[in-house]
Amino acid sequence: MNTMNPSITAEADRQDQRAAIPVPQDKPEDTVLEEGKTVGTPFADDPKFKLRNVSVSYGAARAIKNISLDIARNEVIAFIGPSGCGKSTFLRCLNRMNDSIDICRVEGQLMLDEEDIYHSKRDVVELRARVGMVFQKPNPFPKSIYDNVAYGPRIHGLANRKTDLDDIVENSLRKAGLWDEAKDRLDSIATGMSGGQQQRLCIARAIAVSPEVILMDEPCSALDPIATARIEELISNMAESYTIVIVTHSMQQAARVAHRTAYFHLGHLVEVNETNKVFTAPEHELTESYITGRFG
Ligand SMILES: Nc1ncnc2c1ncn2[C@@H]1O[C@H](COP(=O)(O)OP(=O)(O)OP(=O)(O)O)[C@@H](O)[C@H]1O
Repeated sequence: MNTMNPSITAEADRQDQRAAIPVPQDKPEDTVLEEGKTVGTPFADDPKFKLRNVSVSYGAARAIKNISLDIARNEVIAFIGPSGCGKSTFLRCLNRMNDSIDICRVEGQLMLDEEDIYHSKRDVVELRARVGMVFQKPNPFPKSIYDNVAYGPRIHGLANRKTDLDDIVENSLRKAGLWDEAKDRLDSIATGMSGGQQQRLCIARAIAVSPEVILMDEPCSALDPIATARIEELISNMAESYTIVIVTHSMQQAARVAHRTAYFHLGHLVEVNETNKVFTAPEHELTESYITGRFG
């Protein structure tokens, strides 16, 4: 006869059952992340961007949680991480593309060449000429190839004579690796080009106003592998003249083009390191889980 107190045996049973349920290991949501704590090398000497304690909210929801990061001059830095971790939100802070979203609130210090990006007197049009952007989907204007590239220089008054404008258009198309394909059809409608050509045209359009920085939000996600390879080659060449920040879902792409890679997770900046280190010897367990495909 079992003389043990029934409530004790019931509790023991419950404990046995709990012991039998496998406890998930490496479940990323269970990892406690400390706000503002980033491992690796998030800071640089003489940075182009100095970003400190940046938080971004959409209404009550915080999308970026107290991130501090430097972006060095003429570096290519890749932002990677699972969908919804805040990569695009953080990228868009760098030229105030979030301004048009009413519920979006940006806090912290964001400096470009030691000037406050969010200063109330900041000229946002001038900021976006200095910090250009290339989007996921090529978005040329429904105008000629020439007028797409000439658009920015015209509104910023960068060319007084037609020959000056012609030079800017040619140089920008050359830098974007599109001159040979476009030179005999400059008056043709830009939307008639292939997707890869359209994206290089968007890069030429950004280059035409002499930016210092180019932000790229998944610039190859709508392109085939050959068009992607051309954009990646372009990014590597452009790093001599520009600072480039690229959001990408492709770890191979980050590995191919970026000097440093920043890993985002649930609005936190978990790790920033030399790209090679991120992909071969990540410091943080979450980075390792992501790059080994355990989630994402
Ligand atoms: N305009 C918006 N209004 C409200 N919430 C938004 C808005 N844009 C983004 N968010 C939210 O902010 C969080 C971060 O989104 P964000 O697009 O920056 O992430 P992401 O890492 O770039 O994602 P993905 O890789 O899927 O593009 C998500 O929870 C998203 O739903």
